[in-house]
Amino acid sequence: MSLLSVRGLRKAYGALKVTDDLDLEVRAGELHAVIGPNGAGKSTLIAQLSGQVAPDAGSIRFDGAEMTGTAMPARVRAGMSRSFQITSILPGFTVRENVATAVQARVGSSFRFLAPVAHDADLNAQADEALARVGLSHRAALRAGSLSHGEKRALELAIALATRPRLLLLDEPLAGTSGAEAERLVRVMESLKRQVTLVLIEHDMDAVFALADRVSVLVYGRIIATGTPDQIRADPAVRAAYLGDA
Ligand SMILES: Nc1ncnc2c1ncn2[C@@H]1O[C@H](COP(=O)(O)OP(=O)(O)OP(=O)(O)O)[C@@H](O)[C@H]1O
Repeated sequence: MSLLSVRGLRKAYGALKVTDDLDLEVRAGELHAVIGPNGAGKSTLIAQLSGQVAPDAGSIRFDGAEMTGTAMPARVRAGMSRSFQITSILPGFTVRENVATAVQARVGSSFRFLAPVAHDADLNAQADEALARVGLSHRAALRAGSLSHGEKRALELAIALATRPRLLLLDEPLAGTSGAEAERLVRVMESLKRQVTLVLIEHDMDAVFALADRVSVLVYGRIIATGTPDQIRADPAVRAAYLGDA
């Protein structure tokens, strides 16, 4: 059963069809990677799924509910959350404050009924739970600016997890990392599998093929193939359009 169902999604910038009649089914519990060449429209897809960019046409259904016209906070409350880039981290605030502030900003009004003390306690509890899931508990009280690059990427994951999503949208979580840092983040994603449904955009093919249950290949705004990593590796159209060049 699909947790996320995308049908006929379209987005153009001028004459450029960045999302061109795109269909995508993400099953509950799977890690579904979306790969494709530079400029294929992967980030624009994530932006439409998360509610930052409005599609021109098509539908996005989450757990059976129509999300297409809803704004980002409503999607977060429904259980859809995306990771943001390091630029959204506040370097002068602690790691825990970064997570708590982001939860407050994203979930918004649903916390307003709580008394201030309960509010703070609940936000901090949510922040600490998320930091534990990405292995950053020991950094909670440090300023975010003092974290290594890989730790900042883990903090982005914690921020997205802190809203307790059922579907987590990850846009290049390994970007700028390598070696032990990248391996650590792959292990974090591995540990999230089955707990949360994941849509992963990632250029690191070793990580994608190690982590994904299924892979969709996006080329010129369209999904040209969806399958298991083995099916995708063996698909002649995929090899011709993309993997053969990689
Ligand atoms: N706001 C915008 N206005 C105009 N063109 C845009 C806009 N956003 C994206 N594009 C264009 O849409 C195309 C797809 O961009 P997108 O960032 O979604 O691709 P991508 O697959 O994520 O690429 P990469 O792998 O390089 O990150 C690119 O040609 C890009 O220049």
